[in-house]
Amino acid sequence: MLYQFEFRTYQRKFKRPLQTSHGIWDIREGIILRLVGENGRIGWGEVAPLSWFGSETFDQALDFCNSLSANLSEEMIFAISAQLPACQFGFESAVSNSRSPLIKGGHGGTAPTKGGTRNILKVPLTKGDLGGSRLRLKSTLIAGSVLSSHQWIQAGNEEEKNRFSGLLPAGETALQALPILWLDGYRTFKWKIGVAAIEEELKMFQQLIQAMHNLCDRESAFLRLDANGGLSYSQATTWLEACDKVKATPDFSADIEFLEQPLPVTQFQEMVELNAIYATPIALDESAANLDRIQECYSQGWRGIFVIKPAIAGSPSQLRKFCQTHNIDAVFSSVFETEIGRQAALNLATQLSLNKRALGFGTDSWFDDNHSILDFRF
Ligand SMILES: O=C(O)CCC(=O)c1ccccc1C(=O)O
Ligand SMILES: [Mg+2]
Repeated sequence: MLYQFEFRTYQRKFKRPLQTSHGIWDIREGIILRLVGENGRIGWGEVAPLSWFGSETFDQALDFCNSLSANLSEEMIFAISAQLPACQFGFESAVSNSRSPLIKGGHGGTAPTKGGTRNILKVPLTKGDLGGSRLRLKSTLIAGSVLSSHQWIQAGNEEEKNRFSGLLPAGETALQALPILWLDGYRTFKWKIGVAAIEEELKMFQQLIQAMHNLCDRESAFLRLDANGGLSYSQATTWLEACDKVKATPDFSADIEFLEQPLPVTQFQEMVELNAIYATPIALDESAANLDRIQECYSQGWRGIFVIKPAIAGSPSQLRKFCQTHNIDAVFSSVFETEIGRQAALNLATQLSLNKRALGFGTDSWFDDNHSILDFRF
């Protein structure tokens, strides 16, 4: 199959910058891909690199897109180098969503018309009246039914949020965000640590889990801590002791699900050790940034939790093969991609999630542009 290829870049400003121990991030940049097959079917894809995390840079991805001709073969797409994992994801998912049947009437299904009429990729993502499910259905049309839409129509908004982990802002602001995300239906939350002084963060941590406990009514809630590799070994043990204490408190409704990437990628063995010592599990994230790294961790004996960010993990077909061969404990997670990449990532996550862990896609509240950046003309 040959595809006509076009792309557009986008920039999206966070409502408030994302603070991690890597620094401050305030604009998400990415590339939207459009492939048109010989049968006229359109496949949308998204390249959303995260270079501080271990993927190619946005400029490398853009150079790659610029280096391609307007006609691409499937062989070329499946041969994209593992040095460009976000590109592998974007192009391969565009191919697969051009293959799946399109729902009638969807904007994404419009075949290119002769005489130069342009297709508009317009994702009508307005919050409020539309509600989460319909919104998702609409964007499903555009992305070419990468998700089985009926599944999403049936799921109510709250029920749906329950499947996701809500990302809290770092620092004290988390305490204000918690009840809002709770009302949205979230019951698993993630909080960034390793940003401020550990003594302060430990105090806020106690307030946060107490607030979670107070919100709970005979149900339980989970907290994930994400250090983004920013702790020292001794700080990590301090955190794990604090987490274990919470886990061991009888009748306390807030539980700690895991501590994500406490140490830098170079300290793999130390994380294996910590995972064995404490009751609170460690999840590898930066250490598992792409399929090569995931395989390396696995072959070095990691059988704990892997955080997988499909949009930067590399080839979805190879990732699928790996996950289906090895029963890994995976938590899928977003990299703030738009609806285009998100649906391809969620599609993969839904296929490959063997556990009951919440998906790390509770990132809705981080932008307030209603996806207007996707009003591209192609
Ligand atoms: O995983 C989640 O729940 C949300 C996504 C998230 O935290 C994240 C998003 C972009 C870049 C890095 C990270 C991270 O997990 O470290
Ligand atoms: Mg992380």
